[in-house]
Amino acid sequence: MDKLIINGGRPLQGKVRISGAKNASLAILCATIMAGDEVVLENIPDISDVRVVIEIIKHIGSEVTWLSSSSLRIMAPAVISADPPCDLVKKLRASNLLLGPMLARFGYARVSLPGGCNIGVRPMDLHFKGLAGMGAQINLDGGFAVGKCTNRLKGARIYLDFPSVGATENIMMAACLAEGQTVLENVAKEPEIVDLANFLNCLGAKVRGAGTDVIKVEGVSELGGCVRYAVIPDRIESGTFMVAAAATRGHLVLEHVIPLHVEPICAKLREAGVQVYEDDDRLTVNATGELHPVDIKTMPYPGFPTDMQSQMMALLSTIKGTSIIIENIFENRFQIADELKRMGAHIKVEGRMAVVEGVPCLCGTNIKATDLRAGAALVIAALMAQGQTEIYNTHFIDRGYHLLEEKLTKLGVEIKRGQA
Ligand SMILES: CC(=O)N[C@H]1[C@@H](OP(=O)(O)OP(=O)(O)OC[C@H]2O[C@@H](n3ccc(=O)[nH]c3=O)[C@H](O)[C@@H]2O)O[C@H](CO)[C@@H](O)[C@@H]1O
Ligand SMILES: C=C(OP(=O)(O)O)C(=O)O
Repeated sequence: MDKLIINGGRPLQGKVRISGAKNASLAILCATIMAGDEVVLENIPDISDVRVVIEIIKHIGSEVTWLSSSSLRIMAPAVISADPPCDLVKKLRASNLLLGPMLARFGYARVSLPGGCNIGVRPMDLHFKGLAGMGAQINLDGGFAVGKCTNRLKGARIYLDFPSVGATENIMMAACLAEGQTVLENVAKEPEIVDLANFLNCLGAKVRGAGTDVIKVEGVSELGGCVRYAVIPDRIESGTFMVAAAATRGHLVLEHVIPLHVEPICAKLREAGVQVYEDDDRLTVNATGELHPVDIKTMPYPGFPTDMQSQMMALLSTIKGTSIIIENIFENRFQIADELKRMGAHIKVEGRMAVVEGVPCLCGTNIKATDLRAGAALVIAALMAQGQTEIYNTHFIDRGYHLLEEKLTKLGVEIKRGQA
C-alpha cells in the first residue's frame, strides 16, 4: 500500500494541463462493446479505473491496444467469450454501464453489482426499470444483475424518477440498438452524457437531445467503428486544481479545460473572492486576495457537482466565517470531515448538512482517504497545512487523478509517494 507525503504551506504557481474525463472515458469504454468495427479513442486518462474497465472488456473478448499514453485502439468481439469478472467489476462503479450495451448487442448480460467508493447506497433500480421497459428481463441473482432479451430490445418511453447519470447512460446506450424510438425523460444533463452521445453518434447511432431533459434515440440495427474520438477534459480534475489554487492562495493557469463545464465551480469560487478568468480553453485562477465563506448545495448538473463537494469543504475549512454545505446526492459524502478535523478543522455534520467554521490554518498529520474525492480534498488540505501530512489509502486517489504527483510537483509542491 502506498501513501502520499506532502509538505504544505506553498502557494500553487504555474500551468497545469487537464487530462481526459474519467467518467466520460469509462462510459465510452463500456459503449465500445457495441461497436461493429475498430474504434480509436484519444485523451483517455491512464488512471486505475480506466485500467480496470480495459481489463473487463478484454476479458469479455475486446482487443485493446494502447497506441500512446492517452490513446487506445479497441476492437469489440462479435460474441462474448466470458462474463465480466466479478472481482474487477466490484472495483468500481462504472462497471454497471456494461449492462445496457451487453444486453443490446448480445441479448444477455450477467454482471456483478458494482463496487466503487462508499459514498452512499447507490441502487440501480432506475437502470433496471428503464431496461425492463425496453423488454429486457432483469433479475437479481446472488449479487449479480442478470439481463436477458430473447428478441431485440424495443424502443420505449421512459421517465426517470431522478436524473441519474448512470441510468441515463445505460438506457441511452441500450436504446441505440433497440427497435424503434426511445424517448428518455428527466434525464441527467452532465457533460459526460453529451460526450457519450457524441461518441455513439460517431459509431452511427441516432441520439438527439443529450444535454437537455429529454433524449430521443432512433434505434439502428448495428453500429460501426470510429476512426478517432477524443474524450472531453475532466471537469472534476479541473475543479480540484482550481480549488487547490484557491486553498493555497496561489496563481494557476489551467490548460485544456472547457470553461462551460466548470461554470458552477467558477461561480462559487468567485463568490468566495477568488478571481477566475476564462480565455478559450484556459482558465486562470488567482487567489491572492481575502476569501469569504460561501454556502454550497450539491445538485445534478448544471448545479454544483457532488464530486467537488469534499474539495470545497477542505478550502472552506480555512476561510474565516461560517460556510454551510448541503449534500443532496450521496448521503455518505461527509466522511472527509473527520479527517479534516484531525488536521484542526472545525466542522459539524448533521445529516446532509455540514457547518464549517473557518480556522486560521490546518496542521499536517497522518490521515486516510475514505473515497476518491475525499482523497483529493485531503491532498488540498495537506497543501494548505503547516508541516508534513501523510495520506493513506492512496488507491482511492489513483482511481481518478492522472499524474497527480507530477502535476503538483511542477506547480511547486513538495510531494512524494512512499510505502504505507
Ligand atoms: C462513473 C460515474 O459517472 N460516476 C458519477 C455518476 O455516478 P452514478 O451514475 O452512480 O450517479 P447517479 O447520478 O446515478 O446517482 C445520483 C443519485 O441517484 C440515486 N440513484 C441512482 C440510480 C438508481 O438506479 N437509483 C437511484 O436512486 C443514487 O443513489 C444517487 O443518490 O454520477 C454521480 C453524480 O453526478 C457522480 O458523483 C459520479 O462521479
Ligand atoms: C463518485 C465518483 O466516482 P464513482 O461513481 O466511479 O464512484 C467520483 O468520480 O467522484
